[in-house]
Amino acid sequence: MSRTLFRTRIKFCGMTRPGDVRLASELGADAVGFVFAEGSPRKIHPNEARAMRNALAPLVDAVAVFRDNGADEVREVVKQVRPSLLQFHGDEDDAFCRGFGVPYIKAIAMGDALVGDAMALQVRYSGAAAFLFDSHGGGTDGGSGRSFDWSRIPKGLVRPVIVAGGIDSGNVFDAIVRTLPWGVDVSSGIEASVGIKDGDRMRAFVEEVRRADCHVEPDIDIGGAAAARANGIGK
Ligand SMILES: O=C(O)c1ccccc1N[C@@H]1O[C@H](COP(=O)(O)O)[C@@H](O)[C@H]1O
Repeated sequence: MSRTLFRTRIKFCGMTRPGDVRLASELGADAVGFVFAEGSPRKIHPNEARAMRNALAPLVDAVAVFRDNGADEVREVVKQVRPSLLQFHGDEDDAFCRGFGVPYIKAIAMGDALVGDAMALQVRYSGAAAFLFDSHGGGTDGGSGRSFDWSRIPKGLVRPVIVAGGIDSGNVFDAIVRTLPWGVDVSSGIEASVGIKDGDRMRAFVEEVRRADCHVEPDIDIGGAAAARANGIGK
């Protein structure tokens, strides 16, 4: 499939330092994520997130990431940080996710045996702005650095698909050419240590995404007779 004029969106998640946020913006990330999920080693206070949000360049989204946080906590983050998107990784239902007046991304746990098909997901989360497929199982955190079998992503989703989980500069090219997602999301794969982003890894990641966007899958050579059939010749 030709990828001409297509640009895979990039989200760098789990930001804990304003300098990393600035560099992410300069390298061309489309979004950065701030984690508020209980138990995550990347969890930050809304005050810290607000400071980093202020370091964000224009035209870069701020995403607030939750996993089964209470409504009051989500409201407090929305008030203080003014994220442009919310990302929910837990058992939150559609009514909860859409209750804050901010578009939301629903993370789907690909570690769970039953994920559901495209139709089931779109009915269950009818208000979702996008679906993010991550390797975690229900009840466990994202940000694990583990990947999953990308062929399990349900086909036929109308909403944008974001691929996450164990992606880094070494496999993001394959992730993109195999799944043709709207975007990719990475946390561990651009870190020097947990929560501390690494400039070289961020840069290498962006370069690989750009390489994938320029990649044109060669047409499959189906041979003379088959090609003639496909073109409607020689019937
Ligand atoms: O990053 C975290 O600590 C985190 C905690 C709780 C929920 C989600 C979290 N991050 C998200 O996890 C995925 C994949 O991360 P990784 O690249 O495998 O480390 C990504 O969507 C982050 O947004």
